[in-house]
Amino acid sequence: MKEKYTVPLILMIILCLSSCIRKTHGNSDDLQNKVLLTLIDKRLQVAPLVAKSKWNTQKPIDDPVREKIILDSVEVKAEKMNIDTRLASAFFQAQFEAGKMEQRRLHKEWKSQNQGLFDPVPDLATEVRPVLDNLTPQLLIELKKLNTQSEYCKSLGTLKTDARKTIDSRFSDEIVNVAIEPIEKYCREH
Ligand SMILES: C=C(O[C@@H]1C=C(C(=O)O)C=C[C@H]1O)C(=O)O
Repeated sequence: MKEKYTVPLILMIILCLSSCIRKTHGNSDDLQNKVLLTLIDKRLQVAPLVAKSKWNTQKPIDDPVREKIILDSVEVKAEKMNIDTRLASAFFQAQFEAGKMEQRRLHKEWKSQNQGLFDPVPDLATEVRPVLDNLTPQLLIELKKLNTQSEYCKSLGTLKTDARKTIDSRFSDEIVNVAIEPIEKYCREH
């Protein structure tokens, strides 16, 4: 290779590499909340299945008994894990509400379309709820990382946009805001 090309070539390689490094860093800086938001999304993804199951069985969307069972166990686990129990409780209540908002939206849509029974639909108790229950300990692990010094609270400024990037666009902004509100509140107040 001619010598006159060596310096520009090396410069180009350095420029490319530095741009790649900046890109990788940029992405991780943008999405400090990625794990928590991905878990919130995974939980929301279960809502249509719950809605279908309840549509078929004509069960009410709200199940306060089930919610209390989850909240009681979350509080016990949070205490053992040294997580602020008020944060854990508010966070899970918000996830219930966000999921129910999607269920209500779907039931309204199906009603207007005269939707018949869905076939096949997974069983709520034995197939759908276990998926939600599996996510609970994973969400608690992420909540444990939430403190004023955490990357989560540091990226509070981009939480909403990060949430919109990570959580499926089928879920409305209103639903996303409900789901992330306890995190915003906790970081703002601590
Ligand atoms: C998901 C369900 O619907 C609602 C939402 C819940 C949740 O998000 O965990 C729990 C109970 C219900 O109020 C369900 O009944 O399992």
